[in-house]
Amino acid sequence: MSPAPGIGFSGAASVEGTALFSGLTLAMAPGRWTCLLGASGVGKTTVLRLIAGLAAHVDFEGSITATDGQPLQDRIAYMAQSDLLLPWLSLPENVAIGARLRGGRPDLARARDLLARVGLGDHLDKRPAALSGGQRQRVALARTLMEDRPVILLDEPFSALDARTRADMQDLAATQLAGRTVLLVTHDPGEAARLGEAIHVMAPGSARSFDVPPVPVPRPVDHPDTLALQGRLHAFLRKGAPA
Ligand SMILES: Nc1ncnc2c1ncn2[C@@H]1O[C@H](COP(=O)(O)OP(=O)(O)OP(=O)(O)O)[C@@H](O)[C@H]1O
Repeated sequence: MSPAPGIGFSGAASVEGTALFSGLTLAMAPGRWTCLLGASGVGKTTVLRLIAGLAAHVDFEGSITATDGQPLQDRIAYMAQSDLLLPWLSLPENVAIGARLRGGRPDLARARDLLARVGLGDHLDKRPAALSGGQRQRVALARTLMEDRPVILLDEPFSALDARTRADMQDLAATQLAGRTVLLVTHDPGEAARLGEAIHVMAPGSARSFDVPPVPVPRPVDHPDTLALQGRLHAFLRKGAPA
């Protein structure tokens, strides 16, 4: 894998003539986890999709650049909010779908190993329809990890998981994605406090950054610094981010 670049994002976006955000500037440091929070509908997914090059419906004026000056295309793995599993494929085939779509040979042994790591080793012969929502989300996480890219975009990847599985999957993702540039969209202040090496709360005209404690990620759920940051984020989100 090539070294993970940082990403600079700056600009304004509108959809069907309606302004979404303007003057938004975000810097994602290379090899670090950046968390993006903000009210529903403020445009977090749109930012992810713009970086991934998947926002044909958005009018965007601005720049999205990698710090190494190279194109971002082909260096990104994107996990969308919906799992996008193909119902006619087995779980390993779904996890390895990227190689198949590129005309390559799927590494099904690695796909099975990743499925075991996300706790689905006993479900390998099932089709997606036979899984719960949280299990499907873990298949999508395994598919994202399978891609082995330097830049990872995660849109609420743990939202369907129970508290214990969520903490386990956060730990797994932090280990598996060490050294990658990760942009994580989440509604969960506790998740951002555990995983964020930079944390931004997005509002229509701005992004407010929060200082993070010097505790390595994933921070323990019950570490006093994690809890204090979670509390600060929660209070800020409840008050409402200023425009
Ligand atoms: N394909 C589309 N066509 C038209 N409008 C869209 C489209 N996708 C998103 N929007 C609009 O863009 C705005 C921002 O959507 P986006 O999904 O980026 O928000 P978000 O902050 O990620 O929200 P949430 O937290 O609820 O996922 C919303 O008002 C939404 O209705």
